[in-house]
Amino acid sequence: MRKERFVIDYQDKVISIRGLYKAFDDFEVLKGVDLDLYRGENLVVLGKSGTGKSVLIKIISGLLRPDAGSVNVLGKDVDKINRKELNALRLKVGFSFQNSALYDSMTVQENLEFPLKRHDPSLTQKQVNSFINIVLEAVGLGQTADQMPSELSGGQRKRIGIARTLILKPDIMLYDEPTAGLDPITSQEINNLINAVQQRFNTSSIIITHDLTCARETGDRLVMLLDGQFQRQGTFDEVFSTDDERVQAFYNYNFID
Ligand SMILES: Nc1ncnc2c1ncn2[C@@H]1O[C@H](COP(=O)(O)OP(=O)(O)OP(=O)(O)O)[C@@H](O)[C@H]1O
Repeated sequence: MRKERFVIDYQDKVISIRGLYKAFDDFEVLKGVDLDLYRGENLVVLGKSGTGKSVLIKIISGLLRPDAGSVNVLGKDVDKINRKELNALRLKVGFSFQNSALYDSMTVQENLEFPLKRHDPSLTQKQVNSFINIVLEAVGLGQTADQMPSELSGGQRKRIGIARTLILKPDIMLYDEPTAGLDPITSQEINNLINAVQQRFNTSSIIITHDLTCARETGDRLVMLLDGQFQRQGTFDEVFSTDDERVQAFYNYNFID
């Protein structure tokens, strides 16, 4: 089932990257990357292991510095702003980590309270509870506030991880391998959730994935990183309608229907 196309503002870029280079010692990972993310868009980034997808989103979120090129996020050049501005920007860019990164010793409620109270200590407990209810309900886990992460399934932990990212009301969501390690049915639920978040919270998202079903179902547009640059971009069908053996190998390996 492919997603309903969502209204995207192609006049409004929330991320604009030009000529991005990044090397580690003499190993060049990104070799002149150009990328735009439009407001309201779900953009899927594909690429083999080790091609630099995580490096790219770490640069976008200011965790790594580029060697060259410009990286503009919500109107700010991430490598030119000071630490205070970077911290403010990071609050608007929600990073949903691959392993969900929940605190095992805290309940779901405490896991969600923690970033919220740190961000805004002036919130009353009533306001905190209200935000938590909204995001838990949005990820379909309204009854889990008192549970420990260890009592939840892998798919539920992913959902709570997404709720914890959403609670700070980011403009941009970065999903790193959102369906990794999940069975096909749970993966499908996460794909649906990514689309529901896009619609309900009006977020713009970058979704890094090897899972072509996830790519097809969540992506309004896809880009594929090959040899340090985005060499394919378009809809799912456009990206894969090529004789390029590297692209075909990626497709065949996934065995999608
Ligand atoms: N801090 C670092 N120091 C040195 N090398 C690094 C660092 N971060 C990433 N690399 C290297 O950069 C390359 C790209 O890594 P990256 O994690 O972005 O790959 P990826 O495309 O996200 O792969 P995967 O799909 O396996 O997560 C790898 O060869 C990695 O070893």
